[in-house]
Amino acid sequence: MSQPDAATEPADAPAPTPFHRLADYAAIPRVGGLALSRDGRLVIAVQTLDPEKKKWVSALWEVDPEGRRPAHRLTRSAPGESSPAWAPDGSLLFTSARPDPEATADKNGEPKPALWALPPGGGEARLVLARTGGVAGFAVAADSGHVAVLASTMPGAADAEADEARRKERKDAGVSAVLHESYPVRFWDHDLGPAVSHVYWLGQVPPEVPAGTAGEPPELRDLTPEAGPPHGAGDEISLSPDGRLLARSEDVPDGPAGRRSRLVLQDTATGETRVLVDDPLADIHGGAFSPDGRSLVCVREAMSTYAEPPDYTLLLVDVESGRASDLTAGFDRWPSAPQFSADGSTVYFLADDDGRHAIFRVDLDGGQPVRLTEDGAYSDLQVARDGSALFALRSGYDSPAVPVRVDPTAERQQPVVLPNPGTIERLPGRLEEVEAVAADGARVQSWLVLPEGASADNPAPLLLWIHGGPLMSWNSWSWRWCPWVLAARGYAVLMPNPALSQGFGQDFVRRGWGEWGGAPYTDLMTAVDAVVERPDIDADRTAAMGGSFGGYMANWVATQTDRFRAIVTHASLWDLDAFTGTTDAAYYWEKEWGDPLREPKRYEQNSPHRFADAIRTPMLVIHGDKDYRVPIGEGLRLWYDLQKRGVPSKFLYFPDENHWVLTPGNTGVWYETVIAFLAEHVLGEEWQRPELV
Ligand SMILES: CC(=O)N[C@@H](C)C(=O)N[C@@H](C)C(=O)O
Repeated sequence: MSQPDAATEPADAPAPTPFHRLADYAAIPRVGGLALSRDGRLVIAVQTLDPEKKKWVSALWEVDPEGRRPAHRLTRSAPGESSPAWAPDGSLLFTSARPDPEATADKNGEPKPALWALPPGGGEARLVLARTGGVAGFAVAADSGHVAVLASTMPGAADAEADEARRKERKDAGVSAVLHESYPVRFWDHDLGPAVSHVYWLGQVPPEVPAGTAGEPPELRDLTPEAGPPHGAGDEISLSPDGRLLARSEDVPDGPAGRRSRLVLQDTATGETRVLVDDPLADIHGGAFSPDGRSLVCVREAMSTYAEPPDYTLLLVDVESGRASDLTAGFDRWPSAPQFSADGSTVYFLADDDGRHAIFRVDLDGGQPVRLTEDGAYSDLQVARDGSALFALRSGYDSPAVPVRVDPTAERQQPVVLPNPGTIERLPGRLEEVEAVAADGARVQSWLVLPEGASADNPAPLLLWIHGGPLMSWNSWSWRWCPWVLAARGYAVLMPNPALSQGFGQDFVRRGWGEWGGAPYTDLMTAVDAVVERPDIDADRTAAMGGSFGGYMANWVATQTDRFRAIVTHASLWDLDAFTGTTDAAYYWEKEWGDPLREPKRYEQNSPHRFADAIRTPMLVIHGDKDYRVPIGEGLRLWYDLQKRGVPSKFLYFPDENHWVLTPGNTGVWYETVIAFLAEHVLGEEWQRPELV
C-alpha cells in the first residue's frame, strides 16, 4: 500500500493494532494450507508481502505439532511455494513457479507452477516435474508414495513436446481465440479451453541426479487421454494408499447446457476406468480413501430444483462393488471434506453449524455425528497416523487462520493453537454473538464486532455486512472483508446469518428459496432492528454493505428502504435475468429461478433493477472486469441506472481484478474508498478522494 491511512494517526506514531493502518494490515502474515506427514511433521503455507508490496507470496513453514518450538521457515523464493504434501519417505512435495537452478536453457514465456521436492533431511529443493502449461495439482499415495499430477494439455497433444509445440504454434500465429462446442465456456476468472486438464501418472518421484548432470525429464503416462472440454479431467483427485487406484470427480453433461459431477475410479497401472457413483439427481465429489483402500467416503450434493434447495450427505462407498450407503442420514447439516480416522472406523468431516464451521466425527457402525469443536471455522483437516490427534487450520472473527491440534475424542473442545507466524496479538475491539427473532419465529444468529470505546455515551455507527453465496454463512475470518479494519475506525459491524444461510438446518434454507427479496431481506432487517436498540449502537448512523449475493442484497435493500445512510455493493447482481444468461454457470441458478422466458415470476419479483426508481440512498458500486461469476455488465448497468436517476453514487472499477480483489495495492484502495465513502455519508465528513484512484 503506498498511502498512509487518512483515518489514523501520523505515519510515524506506533499504531495500537495492525488494523489501524492499511499498510500494517497488508503486512500481517496469512496462514493457508496445512499438511501432516506420516511421522507427524506439520507444514503450513504462509503468505507475506513481497519486497515491492505488489503481491502476497506464499512460503512453507514447519510447525511443531507439540506446540513447544516456534515455527520456522522451510522455503524461500520470489514466486513462492504452495500446495504442500508429504511423501512417505519424508520428502516434502510442493508447487512453485521458481526458476530451476539446474536449467541450462530458458524456456520462453510466463513461469508456470512446477512440482518440486524438498529432501527428507532438508537442504535444497529440487525440480521434479515441469510442464509448459504448469502443474495444476497433484496427489500422493499415503503408503506407496506414488504421485499423480494434474496438468492442462492442448487437444490431441500426446506428450509434453506436442503440447508445447501446439501452444507455440498458437502464440506464433497470434491466436488467442477459442472455438467452443459445449457449455460452459468460463470459470470464475478464466476461459475454458483450448487446453484442458489431464491426470498424469508420475509413479515414484524419480531419484535426484548428481549435481551438474542433466537428468531425463520423468516419464508421464496420461490416465485421461480422452479428457475433453469444458473441464477436462476435473481438478479433484485422490490416490488409494497403495497407489493402485485413483478416484476423481468427473464433469458430465446434464441436459442441454447443464453439468453435474460423478465419481470415477481408475486403475493406475492399466488406466482402466469405471464409474463408481453416478446419480442423475446429484453431484458427487470429494472422494477420500480408507486406510485399507477398500472404501471411499465422498459428498453427495442433491441438486436443487425450483421447489427445493440442495442438500448434502456423506456416502460410504465400497470400492469393489460400488455399493453406497448414507453415512449422515438424518443429520440436518451439510457435511464436507470427509477424512477417515487412522484405523478406518470413523470419518471426520466439516460442516457449518450455528455460525461455526465445525469438525464432526461419525462412526461407521452407526450413530449420529458428534461435534468435536466449540467455536471457530476449520479447514485443511489432517488425521495423525497413530490416531492420537487431528490437525487443522482454525479461524473465526476472533482470529485469522492458525494451525491447531484437536483431540479426536473430546466434544465441543477449544483446540490447542500451535506457534505460527500469523497469530494476532490484539484486536481493535470485541466480538459478541447476538440473536434476534423473525416474525415467523425463526432465530436469526449474528456476529457483532464492536469498536473499542463503544458505549451508551459513545454509541458506534453501525455497518450491516451481508454475506455472499447465498448458501454460506458468516463464520470465518476474511482478509477481503475484515470487520476489524472498520472497527479500528470506530464502526460496529453486524454480520447476520439470515434465511438461506448454511448451518441452521434445511428449513432455514427453504425459508428463502426462490424468494431472495423475502425472508433473507426481512431477517436482515430483524437483525438490524434488534442491534440498533442497544445503547452502544447509534441507530441513526448506519450503512449496509455486501459482495456477490451480499451485493445483490445490498442493491435490494437500496430499493426497499431508506433507513441506511449509504450502501456499498461489490460484484453485485442487479438484473437477475441478464445475470443468469451471462454468469459462468447459468444452470446453477436456473434450477432455483426457472427458465427466464418460460417462468419469469421469480426474476420479476426479486430483481432489484426493476425497482431502481425507488433508490434514494447514496451507493458505492464496486466491480472487477475479470469477474466471470457476476459479469461486469451487472456493475455497469447498475452504475448507469443510478447515474440516470441522479442517485449520489460512485463506481470503483478494477480493470484486472476478478470476483475478488487480490492484489495488495487494489485491496488498499478498496478499503480506502469504502472508508472515505462511509465517512462522507455515515459520519457526515467531507469527501476525501483516495489519491491513487
Ligand atoms: C455457481 C455459483 O454461482 N455458485 C455460487 C456459490 C456463487 O458463486 N455465488 C456468488 C454469486 C456469491 O454470492 O458468492
